[in-house]
Formats: sequence, C-alpha cells, structure tokens
Amino acid sequence: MTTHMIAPSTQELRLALPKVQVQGLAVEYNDTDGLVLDGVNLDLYPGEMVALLGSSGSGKSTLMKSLTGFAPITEGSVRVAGYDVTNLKRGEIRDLRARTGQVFQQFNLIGRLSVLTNVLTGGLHSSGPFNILGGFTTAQRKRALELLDRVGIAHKANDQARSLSGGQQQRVAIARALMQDPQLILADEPVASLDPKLSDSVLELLRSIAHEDGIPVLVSLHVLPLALRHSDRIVGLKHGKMLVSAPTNTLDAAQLEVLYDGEENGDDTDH
Ligand SMILES: Nc1ncnc2c1ncn2[C@@H]1O[C@H](COP(=O)(O)OP(=O)(O)OP(=O)(O)O)[C@@H](O)[C@H]1O
Repeated sequence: MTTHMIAPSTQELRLALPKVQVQGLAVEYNDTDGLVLDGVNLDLYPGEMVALLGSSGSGKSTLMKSLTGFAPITEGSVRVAGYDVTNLKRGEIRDLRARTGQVFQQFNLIGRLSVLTNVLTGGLHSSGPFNILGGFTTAQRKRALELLDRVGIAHKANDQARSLSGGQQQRVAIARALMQDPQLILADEPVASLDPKLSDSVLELLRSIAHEDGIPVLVSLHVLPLALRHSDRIVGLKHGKMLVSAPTNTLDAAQLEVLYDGEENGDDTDH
C-alpha cells in the first residue's frame, strides 16, 4: 500500500490543543526501587506521530501505562482527552481506556476468531457487554470491514486471525484500535516482531492514521533509524528522565546516542 502523506508542520500542530498533557510526572512502583519516571513533561497534539526512545528499562512502557491509569503515579499531572488520569472518577477509567487504542508487540489478537470479529471487539468497551457470537450490528460490521479495507486486508476478513502473517496481524490490531474511535493511539514496540520491510509499512500506516485522522500516536521503538524515518517528533527517556524532545527533522542519530550510553541502541544492522 502506498501512502503519500503531507506531514502537518510543527506550527500547524501547535494551533490545536494538546490531547495529552503530562507535567512533572513521577512514577514509583515500590518505594525501595526509586523513581521509574522522574519529572516527565510531555504534550501530544492531534495528528502527530511521536516516537518514544530509550534503552531497555528507561521507562517507555511505564510512560504509556501512565496515560491510561495503569501506573502508580506519585507526583505530577496527567490529562488525556479531558480526563484527569491522576483523579479518575467512577466510570471514567473505562471510558478513557475505551477511547485509547493500544497496539502491542505481540498483536494480542484472539487467534481462533475471525479477523473481522477481532476488529469488532475493538468496539466492545463503548457498546457494553453483549453476545460476541451474534451481537454485532450491521453498522458495526460495515465499519469493521471499512477499517480492514483501510489497513489493506479486507480480503482476510473471514480467516482465522492466527492464520495471518505477523505484519497482517498487526494491521488487524490497528483496525481494532480504530474501531474504538480512539482519541489517542499507544503503540508499544509494535514492530519488534516484524522484519524490516514490514516494520516500515506498519509504521507508515500508523503515521498516516495520525495525520489523516488527527489522532496523536505515541510509538515506542528500539530501532533508532525507524524512529528517524517514521515520526514527526522524538521523545527520549533515560533512567526515567526525559532527555530529548524535538521535531525529528532537527535530530540525527548522533544526537540520540546520549540515550543509550553505548548500550544496544537500535543500530541499523537489521533495519
Ligand atoms: N509492574 C512493575 N513493578 C515493578 N517494577 C516495574 C514494573 N514495571 C516496570 N518496572 C520497572 O520500571 C523500570 C522501567 O520499566 P519499563 O517497562 O517502563 O521500561 P521500558 O523502557 O519500556 O523497557 P523495555 O524497552 O525493556 O520494554 C524497569 O526498571 C522495570 O523493572
């Protein structure tokens, strides 16, 4: 699938209000191990693809979890799509998670169910519990098929999810996330199990969704060249502190080395 994208300029992005506002965020899992995130500030704007970099254990997943109320926040404020994540009222946690699309390294599909049903499950949070075997409406099925068409695998709609390749499964997971009508998409290492060519195409798809739908996409990556090729902005963590936050076109690989200290740094060997 070829996508010709015109990336919104930084100035255009800044005209919108941020969907995510993180200020002075500190997270501590248990008080003997110290802070896992420390003084993190992050705004995410509609329509931008932001790559989150940092070596293993730097806090990337924890930062993502903080945005949906899954991390023990000890200080700071986190606002996502109007929700105050540090002080969620009853029902708000469910609403927030229902409107946050999540994409994972291992795809997290239900392998024995059809591709179409997997996409339909993306709408379950918002429509409430119902019979998964017959409870989807015609409109929901139509929407799910449209989304599968958008991610390029409508012809696989009736196949079992587990019969698809890794790249195809990740596309199903992205369609499932879109079925949630997301305010935000969090993609935690979405291409870590894919080969280089598929990695490029999946990241290109995520970026086109950010630009076309005006959804902020936060994507954690281990491979630095992928971040340089497929993001509008790069945010870098080291030992829980944010050391880098800049438009991608102002950065190069050498400037990002500071995040890695000679550790594995996502060189270009495989990608
Ligand atoms: N549930 C938890 N309980 C206690 N400590 C945790 C928990 N989750 C993460 N940590 C610790 O927090 C630190 C940051 O972990 P996190 O998973 O956020 O890093 P990461 O940058 O996503 O790493 P990776 O790239 O390996 O996935 C690590 O030291 C980790 O051991």
